[in-house]
Amino acid sequence: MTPLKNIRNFSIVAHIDHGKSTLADRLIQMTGSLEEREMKEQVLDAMDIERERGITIKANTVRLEYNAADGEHYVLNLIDTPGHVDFAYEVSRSLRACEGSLLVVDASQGVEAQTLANVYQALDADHEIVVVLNKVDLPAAEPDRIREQVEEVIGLDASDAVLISAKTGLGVDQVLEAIVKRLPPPKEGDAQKPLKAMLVDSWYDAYLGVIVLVRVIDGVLRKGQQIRMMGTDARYPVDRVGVITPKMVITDELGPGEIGFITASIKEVADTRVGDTITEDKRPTPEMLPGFKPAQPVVFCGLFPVDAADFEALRAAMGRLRLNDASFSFEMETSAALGFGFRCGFLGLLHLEIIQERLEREFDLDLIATAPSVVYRLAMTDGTVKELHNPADMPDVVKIAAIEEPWIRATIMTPDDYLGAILKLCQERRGVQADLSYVGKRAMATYDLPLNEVVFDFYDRLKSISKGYASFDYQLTDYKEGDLVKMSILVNDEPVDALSMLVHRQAAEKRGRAMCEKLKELIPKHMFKIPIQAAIGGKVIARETISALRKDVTAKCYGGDVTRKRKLLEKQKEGKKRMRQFGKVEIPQAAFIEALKMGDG
Ligand SMILES: Nc1nc2c(ncn2[C@@H]2O[C@H](COP(=O)(O)OP(=O)(O)OP(=O)(O)O)[C@@H](O)[C@H]2O)c(=O)[nH]1
Repeated sequence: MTPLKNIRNFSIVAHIDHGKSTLADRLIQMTGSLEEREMKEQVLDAMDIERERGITIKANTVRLEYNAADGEHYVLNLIDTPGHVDFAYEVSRSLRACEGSLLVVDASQGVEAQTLANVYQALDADHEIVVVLNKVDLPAAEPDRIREQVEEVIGLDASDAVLISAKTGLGVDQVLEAIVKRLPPPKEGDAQKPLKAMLVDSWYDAYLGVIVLVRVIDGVLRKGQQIRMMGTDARYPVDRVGVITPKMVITDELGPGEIGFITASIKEVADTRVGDTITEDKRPTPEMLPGFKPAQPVVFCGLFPVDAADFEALRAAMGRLRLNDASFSFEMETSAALGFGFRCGFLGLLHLEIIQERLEREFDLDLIATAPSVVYRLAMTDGTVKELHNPADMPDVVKIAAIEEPWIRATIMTPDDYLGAILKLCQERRGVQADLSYVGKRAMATYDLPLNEVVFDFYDRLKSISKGYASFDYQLTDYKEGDLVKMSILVNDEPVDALSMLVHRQAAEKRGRAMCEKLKELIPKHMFKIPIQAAIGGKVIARETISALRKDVTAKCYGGDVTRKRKLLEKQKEGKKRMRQFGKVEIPQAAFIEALKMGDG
């Protein structure tokens, strides 16, 4: 067991692309030679490429062995935090497993929206912070200016910031010294007390099952112990205890202050909750760690296979993804327009995009996603409160007293040139400005926005308006009552459930009109006239008509050329596969996809 004073547990916080992974790799590389000499324990069976990849994706958490300039030997545990805003809750949990952070800022870019969001979380977790200015090898690097910026904007003392190039390795040795000298060891920890450990992370491994990353606070974790997860009240015998170096190495035990992994025949990641307290079943700790709550999905959408025959494959693929991501949820849904599919819940928009992309790329599925919807709270006239995940399930309006929607606080940083257009975008999306200031040459706008307005391509629009230079971060704040209505789309007088959505009353007409216009372009002509309408309740607010097709496609073949006629019919049939029969109307898949990408610009 390593004495507390020789342990440092830390994480790296940074804006995306500022060099977090490159620095982590350097730290592993620079301390690696030592690890091979000193680690006598048994390394788990040879890993195949997939497993190695799985580990680097999920657990950039690693134990480094370091001989410092003061002659002492230290164990440094680097805990990875998910880099994305959607995973803010998980970030805050993993930060609580350590005492300090390296704040990495790109010396050519400066402070960005996620730099701020992440460093505030680290400060919330009472972290000591070492400022690291990276990429000083770049000609555009301005470490002095960025140092001042960090002091001004974040209020951290950056006079002793470490200047490095994670790419060339320059200055990285100073980072190791700073970790040992400037970050504190774990505060508490008593090996004699009952076991108290925090569940930091978990992931599924095809060979070992669920692997749980833990931070021991008190007591000792050993193989063979019967442990209890206090949040879920589940009990498991511990099969293996070990550390990640980044190979998985079996050890005898984990003592106070240490970070490592256990396996315990846990079947699903869903059985483990990040932030839960792990204790010994026969001698439990009286104190559970504070603030345990499972991450709640905030954005929902329907995912449907383009080819109905892929339904089972989609179910299996989602099951596989869920093994490793308990925050992603799905249940079966049927839509008159899209057939069988799933209603899925996500932590945020990017989480949705990641999952959709993985399903399409890794599992080779073609999917249609319905309009993303946030979770609305419906105050019913009978006094009950209902959650609404799918606009198609909206109860009769006369039974609803009020609709509440979630709001976010967004921080946007942008070069001055794009500020005007960005403010206009926020304004159009019902944003309320909370603050506007400058960080060097960059403007920082803080807005309160309804999440409902952000799920419709806000991020894409922000990126395109600012040519990719704006950065964005948000957190959920609270629910507020909104003047919201359900807008239905009717094609040939039949409502198309997959296209219905909740919108703000004032935006309804504009959205409805845009949607009808788009569908008019996208739905091919039929033998009859097709009205397309947007309606609120029984009231039509927008309307377009697709005129009737006059000629039969085969008419021009004059009955003579049989092969040509057959070819045409075959072509038509092929086209049909990508259509959905809707009443008497066939709607092509592309129409759904395009209509749902409802830009208003
Ligand atoms: N010139 C230079 N490039 C660097 C340096 N450190 C990182 N980079 C480059 O910057 C890019 C982003 O680095 P990453 O380490 O992937 O950044 P990250 O913060 O981990 O980004 P995500 O993993 O996407 O969150 C890569 O192309 C790196 O090669 C550096 O010191 N100098």
